[in-house]
Amino acid sequence: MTLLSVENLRKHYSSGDRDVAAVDGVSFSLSAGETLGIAGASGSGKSTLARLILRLAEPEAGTIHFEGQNWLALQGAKLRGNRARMQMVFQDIHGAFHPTATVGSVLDDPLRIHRIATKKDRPGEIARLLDRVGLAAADAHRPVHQLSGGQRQRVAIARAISTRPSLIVLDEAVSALDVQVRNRILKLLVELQREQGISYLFISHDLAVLRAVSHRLAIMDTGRIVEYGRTTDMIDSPQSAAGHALVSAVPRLTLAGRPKNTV
Ligand SMILES: Nc1ncnc2c1ncn2[C@@H]1O[C@H](COP(=O)(O)OP(=O)(O)OP(=O)(O)O)[C@@H](O)[C@H]1O
Repeated sequence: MTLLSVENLRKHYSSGDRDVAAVDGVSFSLSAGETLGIAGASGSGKSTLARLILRLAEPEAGTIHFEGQNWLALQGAKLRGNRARMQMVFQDIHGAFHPTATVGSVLDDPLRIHRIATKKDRPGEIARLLDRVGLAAADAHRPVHQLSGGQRQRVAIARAISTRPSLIVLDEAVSALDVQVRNRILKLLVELQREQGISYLFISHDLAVLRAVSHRLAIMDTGRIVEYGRTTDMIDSPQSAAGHALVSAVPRLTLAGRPKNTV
């Protein structure tokens, strides 16, 4: 079943006399329970594409259908209500959470705003979410800024799954983590996908990460998708110059012997 379908999406930015086609006619689809990796060099348009799909920026042209709805036509309360179905996890920058926020408050907000649990039930639901992402119920009282980078990404994942979304957009979600922590987070994401059938749009410049989690892969170059297909096929035999450059940037040993979805 197609969950997300993007057709001919375009977004230009102008600054001074410079006009950048950040996303330049992008089309793809994503099935329920599937992970589509989006790879590409810096500036190729990956984050802009994520922002368009999340409705954090508006495209000049193109269509997005999500869960059978004309996603770009949703406005106001209808859009806010539907946002629960599409969540995000971004790179851990220290500003991602309010400086004084506790783990509990970060998780309480979406449960309250999207009316997932009553006031009485929310502490129990927060404890359940923390347990699911490998944190302790007592961590609810800790300020987020006291956590390690890996723990903060676990909180971000708990927040993302709290509204029971069908799609999570991850933009460089594990890029700031060291390899061992990164692999544990990827394992958690794969487990959650198997349990809950969530689809992921997984943006990364790192093909080793995408090989571990993506069923299919799209490679972006100057705002366009220049390759699109099964992850293993594309990594084994890239067809585009951008694909070749990404594959040759990853040491062979990093890729060898790590089958898909088994991190
Ligand atoms: N708000 C903006 N104003 C002007 N130009 C922008 C803006 N956002 C992005 N761009 C430009 O659009 C292009 C695509 O940027 P984008 O951040 O989407 O690429 P990216 O592939 O995510 O890069 P990175 O991996 O470095 O994050 C770049 O040339 C960038 O300079």
